[in-house]
Amino acid sequence: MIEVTCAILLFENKFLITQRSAEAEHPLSWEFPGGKIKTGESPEDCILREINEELEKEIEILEKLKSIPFDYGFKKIKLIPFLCSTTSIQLKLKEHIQAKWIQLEDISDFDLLDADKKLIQHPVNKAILEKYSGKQMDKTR
Ligand SMILES: Nc1nc2c([nH]c(=O)n2[C@H]2C[C@H](O)[C@@H](COP(=O)(O)OP(=O)(O)OP(=O)(O)O)O2)c(=O)[nH]1
Repeated sequence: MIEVTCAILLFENKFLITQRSAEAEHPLSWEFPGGKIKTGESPEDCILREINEELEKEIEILEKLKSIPFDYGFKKIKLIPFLCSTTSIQLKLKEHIQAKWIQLEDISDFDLLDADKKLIQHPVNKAILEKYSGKQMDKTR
């Protein structure tokens, strides 16, 4: 089981999603930025390091969300999500090909990785995300 952290990064009621490159595993899928935990690293250190490496951003952890085990068939991961805040929308794309700040209600417009879909649908995570965004996740329009 591969342990992977990801950041659900919040700025003014919008969340950041990033698109994986055409050469990456799961090419062109959207995800919450993050990456694999290194040996001896805490999940918290991992997410701060990954966001710095991938987006050249400093972030603050607000809450650890419920972890999600997911089996892609060819590999199993444990996705460890953190709700995080930041003080600006600025970022540099070091690995991803695109980033978007989106409303929670629009997330179904994107081809999100399956583990991430499960993560945002987890009732505990869903309630926390809806509380922070002030919006319902399911589209009513
Ligand atoms: N970063 C990230 N990976 C995710 C998410 N959801 C999900 O299933 N994954 C999967 C995709 C990858 O198989 C794995 C993470 O791999 P990665 O390539 O992003 O990790 P990394 O940055 O440490 O990369 P590397 O050292 O292998 O180059 O977890 C997510 O929201 N964010």
